[in-house]
Amino acid sequence: MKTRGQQGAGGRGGDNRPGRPRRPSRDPARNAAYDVVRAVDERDAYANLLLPRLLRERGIKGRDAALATELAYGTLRGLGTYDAIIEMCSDRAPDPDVRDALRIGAHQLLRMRVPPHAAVGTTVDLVRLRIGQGAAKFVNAVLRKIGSRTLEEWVPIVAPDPADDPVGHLAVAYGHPRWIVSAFRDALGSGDELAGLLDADNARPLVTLVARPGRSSVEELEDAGAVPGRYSPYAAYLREGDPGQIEAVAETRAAVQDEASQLVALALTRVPVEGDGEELWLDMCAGPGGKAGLLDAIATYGDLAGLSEEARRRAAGGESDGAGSGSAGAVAGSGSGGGGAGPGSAGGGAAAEAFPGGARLVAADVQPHRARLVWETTRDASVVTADGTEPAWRPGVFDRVMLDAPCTGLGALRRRPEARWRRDPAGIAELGKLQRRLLETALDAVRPGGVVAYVTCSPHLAETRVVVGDVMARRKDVEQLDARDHLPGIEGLGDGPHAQFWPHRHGTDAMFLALLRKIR
Ligand SMILES: C[S@@+](CC[C@H](N)C(=O)[O-])C[C@H]1O[C@@H](n2cnc3c(N)ncnc32)[C@H](O)[C@@H]1O
Repeated sequence: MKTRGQQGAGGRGGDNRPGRPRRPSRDPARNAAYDVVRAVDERDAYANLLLPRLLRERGIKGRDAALATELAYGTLRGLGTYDAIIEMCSDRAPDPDVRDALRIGAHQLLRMRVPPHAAVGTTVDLVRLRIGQGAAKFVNAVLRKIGSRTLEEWVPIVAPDPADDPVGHLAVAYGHPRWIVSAFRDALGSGDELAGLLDADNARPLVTLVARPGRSSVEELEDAGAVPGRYSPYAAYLREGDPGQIEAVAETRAAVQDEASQLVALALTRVPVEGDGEELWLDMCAGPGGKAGLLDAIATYGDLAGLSEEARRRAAGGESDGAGSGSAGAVAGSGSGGGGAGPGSAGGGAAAEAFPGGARLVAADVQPHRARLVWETTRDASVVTADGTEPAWRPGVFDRVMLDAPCTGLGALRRRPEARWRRDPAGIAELGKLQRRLLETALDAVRPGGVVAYVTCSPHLAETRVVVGDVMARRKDVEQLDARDHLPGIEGLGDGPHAQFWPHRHGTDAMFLALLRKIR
């Protein structure tokens, strides 16, 4: 097997001869970040899975862990911008391992407050250690050129003129593939907010937790250092620390869940459906179980934050048929205040539509390992491995159906730093066919008077409005509700009847919701 030194990429005068032990690293954060960026580039690794593992294995903590995270994730987000600048400053195309080091150096020079001599010096040291002396000289020269200008000065040099090509300009300036910038512009309806959206995509998202009602409470999460969320009565933001260390999270009574993801699930439970008695709900694409975890808790204990004091007391006193109404009593009140959700909270005050508990959730996923994750995170749901396009259930039996459809995930680019460079627009047509089929079977699964939530974590029109419009055009048994009516107090969701969340407006993922009622 060839060593790196023999391969040429790092062998330009390198000293990594076979058999010679590698010198110990003195910069664990930068080495970890480099390993992540390399692994993503070389073997399509997932940064958000690999980095935490490396930090754990290498005992990297505190400020070093924060630095490694910023270096790895920030570099991966900004690849498009950095590559354009690196190309401008290099007299030859760098080998991939050298290019990855240059990208990390460029990120420190252009987007972090690392002093230029430290950004260049530490990157050159890393290259000398990991690749070789020749590569280190090359990197030194290129980074010095990059550091001679600020990002604001580089953008007009490397990006197309905004007057001729506004989308191309923003793509380079904000490090997004052009097709994604176009898709966002189409979904926003104009280019006015585009820069703000792309900028929000480049920022590290807050860790948002959900206190699953009846199982945990926002107060419990506050005691663990979180602060109440802005919109969801069950949300709390964790500004620092490892969510996995919070007892309620470790016990799956609470979980990490984006606030919009909570709100679309909550909205489905708040649409009035006709008829009394025990309800049966379906989460058709449930894995890994974020929405199923919340739906399961609400189905069992009720939407405690939205219920009046009296209704909560009734649920706690066992008047509801809910499987968990007795246990709800143990925590009723704790989940009750809606966690002090701020003004505009979708759960603020008692909602006439708030679900009182006593339903049962069936949660399905086509992939067995993802169905298993759902089983691990829910308590009372029936979990099945099933293909939603070939239903394992009888038609017309469910009162509420959540279809959180497989999609491109363009609405969650903040969370998966490299994802934007991996997505392929060619896949959208295939996904669209699956989304339409799943929406058809979701509508078949719901009973007349019942409701389906069609949700995507993507604002791409071909996955959102176009899918809903096509399916609606084929069916006479469905009416579309105004989803915004079930998200009270939240501005900026669009002109309806769909609701579209946005990172730059709401601080959430760009989640899409359509609510469809079966009318006969
Ligand atoms: C967007 S994810 C769902 C996320 C989940 N609702 C949550 O909140 O954690 C889409 C899921 O659909 C599943 N899926 C894809 N095709 C499916 C099908 N034909 N039937 C059922 N599930 C499917 C995928 O395995 C994936 O877990």
